[in-house]
Amino acid sequence: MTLDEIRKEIDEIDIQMKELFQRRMKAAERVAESKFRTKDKILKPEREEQVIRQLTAGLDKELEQEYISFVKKMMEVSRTHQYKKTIILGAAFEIACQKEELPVRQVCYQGLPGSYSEMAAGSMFPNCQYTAVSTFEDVFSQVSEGSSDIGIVPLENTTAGGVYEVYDLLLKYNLYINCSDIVKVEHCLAGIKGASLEDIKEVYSHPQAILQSKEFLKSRGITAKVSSNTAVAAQDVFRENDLGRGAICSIAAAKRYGLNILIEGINHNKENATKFVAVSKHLISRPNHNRIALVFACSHRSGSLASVLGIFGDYGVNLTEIHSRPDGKHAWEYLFYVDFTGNLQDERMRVLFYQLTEELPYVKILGSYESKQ
Ligand SMILES: C=C(O[C@@H]1C=C(C(=O)O)C=C[C@H]1O)C(=O)O
Repeated sequence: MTLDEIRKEIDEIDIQMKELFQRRMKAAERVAESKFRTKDKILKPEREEQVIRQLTAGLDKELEQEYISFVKKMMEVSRTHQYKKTIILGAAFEIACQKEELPVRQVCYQGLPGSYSEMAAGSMFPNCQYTAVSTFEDVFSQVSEGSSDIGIVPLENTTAGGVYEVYDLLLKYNLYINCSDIVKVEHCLAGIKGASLEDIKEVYSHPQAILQSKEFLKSRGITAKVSSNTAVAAQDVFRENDLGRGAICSIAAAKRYGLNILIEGINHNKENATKFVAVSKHLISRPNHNRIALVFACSHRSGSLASVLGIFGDYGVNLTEIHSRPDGKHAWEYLFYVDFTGNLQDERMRVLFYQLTEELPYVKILGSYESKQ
């Protein structure tokens, strides 16, 4: 047989399978109608196991794994179709979100004026009243108590990775991401007046800034001490007034706290940037939003994460980020944080969340925002 002849055979098989696929989907629709009437669940794991058992009986062993994957995917798509159908029939499933932006007056961030968080706050919410607090948790509690409308926190850096404390706080305080901004991060090394680069033996900075500058520090044999924030580090260096102490901070922070800039651009990754987000007590969806943030748990068995990610694929959304965190309750079990393309007002997203809510042990929308990337 020539390649063309084999392909002709494949085309004929595909046409037969297309017919059968349509028949199977129509049958699944009737199942969905029945389940809608009886308020039954769409997902029936025992039935799916039975289908797999029946179909693999007597199958060529060499094809078993591939065939099981094929059947599982077919049933996943069948469920997606059933969720869509039951939503059309009127299944009571809504995403509770507000459609209108709320007025923002008070904005809170961690650090001090001159910090990268302050820059993000000013760029996302200009002309507001800003409050600087000491810790990320203080930002969350201020917003949660209502003393600030919005809190600004970093979520991820292109060099140092995720700021995982913030992921945990989002859940602890039940706040939502409304807005995001990427701030280009360029660190300088700053010292007190009269200090030269050669004098600096020890630097203060935030752990992320230390990581981002670790190659520079190593090459000069400078040791690092952790501060809560880069601007706090600059202020401490000024107060301690020691020629051998420096701060890794922004140029703005160095100037603000009366330090001299000894060298600029000490971060080794020249694409160094941090994603900041604005959090509030409200899940808000606007027509310009093109990202949704979500956290979920999946069952602790092989293939379950791949199958959840497959569901996202079935709805045609692109995952733009995925992070995992220990769930804090069971050893070696995780929560998965994902960001993906989409708008909460899109009907398809309602079906997607309906399916995820029904099929996963835990799922929560963490935010909706516009990304310029
Ligand atoms: C079609 C059904 O709904 C779902 C999809 C299945 C399938 O496509 O075979 C099987 C079980 C359910 O998870 C059903 O309950 O029979």
